[in-house]
Amino acid sequence: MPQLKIAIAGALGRMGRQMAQTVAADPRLELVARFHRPGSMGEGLVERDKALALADVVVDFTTPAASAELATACAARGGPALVIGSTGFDAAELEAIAEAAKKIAIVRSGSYSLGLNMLTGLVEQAARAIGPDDCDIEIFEAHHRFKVDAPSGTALMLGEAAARGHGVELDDVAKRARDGLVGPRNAGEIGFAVMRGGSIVGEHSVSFLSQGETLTLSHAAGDRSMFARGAIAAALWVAGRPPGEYDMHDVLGFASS
Ligand SMILES: NC(=O)C1=CN([C@@H]2O[C@H](COP(=O)(O)OP(=O)(O)OC[C@H]3O[C@@H](n4cnc5c(N)ncnc54)[C@H](OP(=O)(O)O)[C@@H]3O)[C@@H](O)[C@H]2O)C=CC1
Ligand SMILES: O=C(O)C1=N[C@H](C(=O)O)C[C@H](O)C1
Repeated sequence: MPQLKIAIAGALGRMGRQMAQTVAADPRLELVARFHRPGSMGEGLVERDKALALADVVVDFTTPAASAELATACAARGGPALVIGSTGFDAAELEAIAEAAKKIAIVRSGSYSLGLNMLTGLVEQAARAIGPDDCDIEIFEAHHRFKVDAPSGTALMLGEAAARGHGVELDDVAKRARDGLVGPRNAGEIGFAVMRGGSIVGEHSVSFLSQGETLTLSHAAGDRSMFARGAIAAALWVAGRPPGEYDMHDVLGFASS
């Protein structure tokens, strides 16, 4: 079986370096190119457009703006397929990716962890079973001091899963910050709390608080290699797929919930 040709965007970042190590150790894959910002050369880097010409799939952990631009560039040339791990997108950037996904296959997920994607299913199930009456949902996330977006992409995925379980839109019920004289909690609210510091790779929990009891479902990432392995699973899955925007539930074959 021929090796899948992988290019890595954001090659000098934390995840870019982790991806290079994990791809190089995987006999199913050939690391054909690594690229960084335009004009950023050295350390074996090539320009982006050269990388796009060499690869079957680009794996991208960069920034929302860079990922949206990369998706548009890949779509304009009819490929390669894309695995996007960046988080913190605004509506216009998500729209650009959706537009690109009309021309190429794109997997995008706020978390490439297998365990975390299982957790979203459990959260949706718990929210549905407990129901919105007498059930306050609070999501907590903690990350390293360098993380720039909040709440994390994963926390938002968990919020969406909880909202689906309650049959509501997350945007209608999310409380993304509290400060000052905010008054009592609104019924049905899904709250987010954020901690930043040190070298925490990623910790998430979802608490269901009702009269007299609290159920908490949680996940902790031990190191970044499991995100890289999840992204590789996505790359192997997405190669040769028809255009469309996919997520890790598609890759893992979890029943759509
Ligand atoms: N979905 C998942 O499972 C995971 C997602 N993430 C997400 O991935 C993203 C990256 O995380 P992390 O590696 O920790 O962050 P880093 O800041 O370490 O890496 C991002 C890199 O992208 C580079 N970059 C910026 N613009 C461009 C561009 N136009 N072209 C190419 N490279 C560019 C940055 O360069 P410079 O240093 O010069 O600014 C930086 O080195 C974040 O959004 C994070 O939340 C992280 C882990 C897991
Ligand atoms: O920035 C990070 O580090 C991470 N970002 C992702 C997120 O925003 O959820 C995934 C993981 O938690 C690490």
